[in-house]
Amino acid sequence: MRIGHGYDVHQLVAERQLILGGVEVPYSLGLLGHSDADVLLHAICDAILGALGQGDIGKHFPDTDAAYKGISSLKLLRHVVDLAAGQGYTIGNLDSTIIAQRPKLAPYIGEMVDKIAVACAVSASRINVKATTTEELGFEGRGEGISAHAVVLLQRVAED
Ligand SMILES: Nc1ccn([C@@H]2O[C@H](COP(=O)(O)O)[C@@H](O)[C@H]2O)c(=O)n1
Ligand SMILES: C[C@@]1(CO)OP(=O)(O)OP(=O)(O)OC[C@H]1O
Repeated sequence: MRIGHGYDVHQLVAERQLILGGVEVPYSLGLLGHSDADVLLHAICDAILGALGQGDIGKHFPDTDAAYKGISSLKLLRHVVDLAAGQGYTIGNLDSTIIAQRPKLAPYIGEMVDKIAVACAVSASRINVKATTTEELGFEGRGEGISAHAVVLLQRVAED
């Protein structure tokens, strides 16, 4: 088994869609980035890459490469999951937290779990997504950005 952790932050700006966990969340602001800026999926990609000892998302998908401009981060996640499968690993379980003062994310969490499970080719029972505010403290609390943490346990494909 191998464990990995990921963390990412993106700025909230006008005239961008808010995509979290592969789900378009209705909101007046969206996250700024070279890709779709899905901060949750980026943290998950980094957790998987970390568990594999394969660096980070910026190494695999440089933000200087036009191929990744506006790309759905679900595609990046599938690529990372394929990398893990190539090394004989699948997701044992994955836990994550989105830190956002607004909008209310609870209604969208189930859909995020389902999208992540499909991208990871595992049962949704192996995936957990949480959301928290910071009680209006810090950059997330002021609504300037959203951050996310993820931890993942990879297991050998044949293991229980
Ligand atoms: N953007 C968010 C943040 C939180 N939630 C849900 O509210 C619960 C309470 O949040 P606290 O920060 O006050 O602990 C949290 O457990 C989430 O279920 C949310 O839906 N969207
Ligand atoms: C995902 C990539 C690649 O398009 O771009 P961003 O959406 O800017 O995301 P970030 O978390 O800053 O880093 C990884 C990037 O290389």
